[in-house]
Amino acid sequence: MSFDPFGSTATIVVFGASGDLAKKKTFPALFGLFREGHLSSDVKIIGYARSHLEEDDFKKRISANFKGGNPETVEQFLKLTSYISGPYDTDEGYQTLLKSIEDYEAANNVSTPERLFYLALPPSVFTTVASQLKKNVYSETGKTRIIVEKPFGHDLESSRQLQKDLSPLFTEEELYRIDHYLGKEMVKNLLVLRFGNELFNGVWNKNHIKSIQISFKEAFGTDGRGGYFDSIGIVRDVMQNHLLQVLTLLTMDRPVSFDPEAVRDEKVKILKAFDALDPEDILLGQYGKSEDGSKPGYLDDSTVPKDSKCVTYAALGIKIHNERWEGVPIVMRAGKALDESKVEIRIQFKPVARGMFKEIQRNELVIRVQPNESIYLKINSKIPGISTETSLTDLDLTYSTRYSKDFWIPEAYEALIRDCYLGNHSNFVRDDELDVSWKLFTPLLQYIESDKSPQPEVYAYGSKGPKGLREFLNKHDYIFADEGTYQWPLTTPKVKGKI
Ligand SMILES: NC(=O)C1=CN([C@@H]2O[C@H](COP(=O)(O)OP(=O)(O)OC[C@H]3O[C@@H](n4cnc5c(N)ncnc54)[C@H](OP(=O)(O)O)[C@@H]3O)[C@@H](O)[C@H]2O)C=CC1
Ligand SMILES: O=C1O[C@H](COP(=O)(O)O)[C@@H](O)[C@H](O)[C@H]1O
Repeated sequence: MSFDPFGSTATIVVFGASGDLAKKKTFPALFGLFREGHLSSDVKIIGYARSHLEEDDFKKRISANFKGGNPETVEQFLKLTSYISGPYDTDEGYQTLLKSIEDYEAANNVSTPERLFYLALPPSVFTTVASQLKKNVYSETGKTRIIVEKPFGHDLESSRQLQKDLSPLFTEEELYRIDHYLGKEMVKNLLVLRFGNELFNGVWNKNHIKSIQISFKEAFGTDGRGGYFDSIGIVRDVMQNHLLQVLTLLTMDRPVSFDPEAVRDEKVKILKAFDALDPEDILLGQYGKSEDGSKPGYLDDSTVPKDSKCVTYAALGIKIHNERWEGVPIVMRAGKALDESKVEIRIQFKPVARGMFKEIQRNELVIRVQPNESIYLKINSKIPGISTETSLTDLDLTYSTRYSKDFWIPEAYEALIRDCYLGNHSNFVRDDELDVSWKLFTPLLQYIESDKSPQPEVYAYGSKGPKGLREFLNKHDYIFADEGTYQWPLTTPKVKGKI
C-alpha cells in the first residue's frame, strides 16, 4: 500500500505544549519515534502555547516522561525542539511561528513544505487555532497534516458544528482525528487475527458465537479531575470513542484491502447496522468509598456537585442487525475505581452438543489489550495421563512469553504519530464514522443525563463494580466458567499418584 510519507525535513508543531497531554504523551511519543530511528535527526519540532516558559524549563518538562534512550539520544532529540509562546487567537504568535518554520525550511532547502500540527488543546480552542493556522501558517504549495485530539464534540450537534467549522479550513485528507485506542498493538492486530485465520474467520458469526463482551477497567478514580469528568461521564469518556472503535473492528465485514478508506468504509457500514442503544438495557454505577474507607468516593471530590448523578461505571447491551450478528448479545462495559486495570475482549462460542459430554464448557477467545498483550483461547481437553476427565485449558499467546523483549511495541501515540507522518489514515476516525457514532450515543447520553434516568448504583472503590453486573452479563449470554472465575489450567496433577 502506498502512502505519502513526509520526508526528513518536516516540521512538527505541538499546540498546547505546556499541557498535560503534551508532557505525558505527545513529546514522549515523538522522542520514542526518534529513539527508534523513525524520526530523522533533521526534523524540526516546535512546542507552542500561551505560557511563558524558558526553553530549558520547557525541555525539562517534556523530557521528564521520556522512556529509554541514553542521555546523548535525549540531548540530540532536545536539540531538534524549541518553544514559542504566543496567543491562540491573534496573529502575532503565529507569525513568529511561521518565521521559525520558514527559516528552517530555507536553511534545509525545502521546496515542498511538510508541516504537521498536533492540537494537544482543549476542544474550546480547536476552531480558533485551526483558523489561525490556516490564515497564518498554511502552505499553499506544501503538505499539511493536522492531528486533532478527542473529544470531537460533546454530542451529535456539537460534533457536527466542529466538523462544520473545521471542514472549510482543512480537507478530510489533511485531518487526522486521533483515538489512541486505534494505536494500541492488540487493536491493530484485530484485522489480522480475524481475517488472516480461517479458524476465526470461518466462525466469526451468529452461528458459532454466543456472546461478545468488551470490558474496560481502571483501578483508579477521577483523582481530583472530577470537576472535568462530571460533564463527561464514562460513556462519553471511553465508550462512544475507544470501545466503539474496538467493537467496529471486531464486528465489521472484511475490507477489500488494508487501504484506509476500505477499512473505514466497512467500519461505517457496521455502525449503521447497530440497533439504537436501549436505555432499558444498561447498568449504571458511581463509585463510593472503598470498603476500608481509605479511598474516596466520587462525590468526595470537592470539585464535583454533591448531588451528581455522573456515571463512572456503565454496561450497555448492544445489538447489531445484519446477517452476521443478528441475535448475538454484545456487552460493552467500562468503569473507573475498580479492582484492577484491564482492557479485554471476550468472545464466547456456542456450546457443543451435549450427548457424549455430561458437562462441557464453552470455548472462549480472550484478547487482552492491556496490560500485557495476550490472546488465549479456552478449549476443552482431556486431563493428561490416565484420567478420562475433561478440563478447560487454553492455547496461549501471551506476548511477554512468546516474543523477545527486542521487539519494539510502540505506545499508541507513537504508532499514530508515525502513521500520520506516513500519511496513513487507517487508524484515524473519519468524519462519517464520527457522525454515526454520535448518532448512536447521543440519545442514550441525553437519557442518562436527564431526570428520567435512575440513580446510578453505588459500588465500592476497588470492587468489581455494581452488584447487578453478573446478572446483567448472564442475561446477555455471558457465562462465567466454574461458578465464578475461570480456573487457570492445572499444570501439575491435583494429587500425586491418585487415579
Ligand atoms: N491529558 C490526557 O491524558 C488526555 C488528553 N486528551 C485530550 O487532549 C487535549 C489536551 O489535553 P490536556 O493536555 O490534558 O489539556 P490541558 O488542560 O493540559 O491543556 C493543554 C494546554 O492548553 C492550554 N489551555 C488550557 N485551557 C485552555 C483554555 N481554556 N483556553 C485556551 N487554552 C487553554 C494550556 O496552555 P497555555 O495556557 O500555556 O496556552 C494548556 O497547557 C484535550 O482535548 C483532551 O481531551 C485526550 C486523551 C488523554
Ligand atoms: O481517553 C481516555 O483514555 C484513558 C484510558 O486510556 P488508556 O490508554 O490508559 O487505557 C482514560 O483514563 C481517560 O479517562 C480517557 O479520557
